[in-house]
Amino acid sequence: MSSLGSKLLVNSLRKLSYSQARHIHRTLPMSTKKWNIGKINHVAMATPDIEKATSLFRDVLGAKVSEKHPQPEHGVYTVFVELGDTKIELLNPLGDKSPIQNFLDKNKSGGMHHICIEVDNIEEAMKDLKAKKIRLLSDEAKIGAHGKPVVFLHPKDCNGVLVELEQQ
Ligand SMILES: C[C@@H](C(=O)O)C(=O)SCCNC(=O)CCNC(=O)[C@H](O)C(C)(C)COP(=O)(O)OP(=O)(O)OC[C@H]1O[C@@H](n2cnc3c(N)ncnc32)[C@H](O)[C@@H]1OP(=O)(O)O
Ligand SMILES: [Co+2]
Repeated sequence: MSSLGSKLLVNSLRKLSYSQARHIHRTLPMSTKKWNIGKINHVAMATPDIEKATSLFRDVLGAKVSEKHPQPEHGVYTVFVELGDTKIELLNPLGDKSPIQNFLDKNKSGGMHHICIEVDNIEEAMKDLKAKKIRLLSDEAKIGAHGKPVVFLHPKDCNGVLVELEQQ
């Protein structure tokens, strides 16, 4: 900011001393940050045969896997593969309006479908990203596979990768 701009801002904080106003001006961007991005929670793979995909991770690669769970709110079945402090989510369509059906029609053997990143305040993240013209794929967060709110970001706004945010 130019020195004139700084002076105008500082003048607008009339009730404060000059040095107090300058301090607030400098620290403002830090104190207004309302959400933070965290670690990768899971990487998801869409698969046409979830039993076969589960068997690969459990029987061939020796990983611990969950049961298959229906997620009717999301139009998918999920199996989670436990990998230390992260996970792979295996997805298979549930119902005739599954959001992964087009993807599987285009990728017959399945493929990497999305990454899920943890955030500490999903409501603030959604407001902020909307204002920054990142398309959210639902107006409100839904409860995800871990019982926590999740929202998806359009792959065309995220370097071609579908991104899920999960509240921690
Ligand atoms: C249980 C929960 C949890 O973990 O808690 C979950 O994960 S549920 C996981 C399942 N739920 C979701 O995925 C919900 C969010 N997803 C959606 O709303 C949808 O899948 C969309 C991402 C909007 C895609 O929808 P749809 O395939 O019908 O549209 P479309 O074929 O017109 O695709 C639009 C463009 O995006 C591309 N596209 C589609 N899916 C993509 C993906 N997974 N990764 C990267 N690009 C993708 C298409 O190739 C196309 O690009 P071109 O135009 O260049 O060809
Ligand atoms: Co997911």
